[in-house]
Amino acid sequence: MLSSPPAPVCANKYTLTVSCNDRPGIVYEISKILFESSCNVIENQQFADQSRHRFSMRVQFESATKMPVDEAMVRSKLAAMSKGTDVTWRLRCTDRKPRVLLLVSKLAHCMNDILFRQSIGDLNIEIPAVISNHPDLAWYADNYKVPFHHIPVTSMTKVAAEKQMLELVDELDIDLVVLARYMQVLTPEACEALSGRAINIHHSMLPSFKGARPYHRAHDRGVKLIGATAHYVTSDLDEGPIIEQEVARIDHGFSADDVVALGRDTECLALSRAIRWHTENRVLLDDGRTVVFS
Ligand SMILES: Nc1nc2c(c(=O)[nH]1)N[C@@H](CN(C=O)c1ccc(C(=O)N[C@@H](CCC(=O)O)C(=O)O)cc1)CN2
Repeated sequence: MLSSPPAPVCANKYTLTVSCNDRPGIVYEISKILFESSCNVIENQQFADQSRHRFSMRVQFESATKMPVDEAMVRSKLAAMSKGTDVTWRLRCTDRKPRVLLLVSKLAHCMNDILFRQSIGDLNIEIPAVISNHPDLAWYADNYKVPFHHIPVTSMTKVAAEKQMLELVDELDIDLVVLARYMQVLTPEACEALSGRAINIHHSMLPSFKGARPYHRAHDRGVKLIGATAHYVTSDLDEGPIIEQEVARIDHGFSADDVVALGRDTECLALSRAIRWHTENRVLLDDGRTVVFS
């Protein structure tokens, strides 16, 4: 009988994220497990939300000896500690670069910014593919030698188009889907399949100016600050948990086009930071909100 290949040894570092109801001793219990497993903590951040009595923690650690971390031992000790409790934890080896799929439509600025940041190593990710419901941006993907998939979407083909996208997510072993100004609303089924691993950039400071043409509506309203919001995608349009926001000041002298132009910069900054923090396991989702250990 073919036995499954041995799990690859994690030569690098691990990140452990923990969420639970707040109580004394959680930090001690986690540190004890890592110490007893011959691990050395490199970075540790925790937050106790006293209003909601919730605790969140992110620990980055490596082996304290020349031997690799005994991942199985760490996992069994964490499982024993959390058994019968409300503690949820995720342990991830950081050897493997997170694989990010970009979804785009006709606006190139966010896609181009992410492709550039990946090409210079500013984002420690891989981008195996770009999907678009229009052919227009193929040039940008070709420029970075990233495969471009044109999957048109109409009301009749939406389900089939999404099925094709989700098949690519599995085939390409995608960790994160980024909607980089992708102008199609994902169905609840797609949102469920991508829960916690799909990030959208909305071109306003949510919750203000949800929906279409936010910059023009903000300009008409005479706001003095505009911005963008990177959030996890849920079936509630523009309502997903917020990961990062960026703002910029405007004044009466800005035309609507000036606002759109300045807005592009805020979108690229908010989205690239959200991608960095998510792919470095720095974002903990907790009851519709995020704790970000940036
Ligand atoms: N399930 C979700 N899907 C998407 C979200 C989301 O929050 N949840 N965000 C959007 C991005 N977006 C705003 O940020 C947005 C994009 C498109 C539309 C929209 O009404 N699209 C029309 C089609 C428009 C067209 O073909 O150009 C539609 O889908 O019928 C609203 C908001 C990405 N997806």
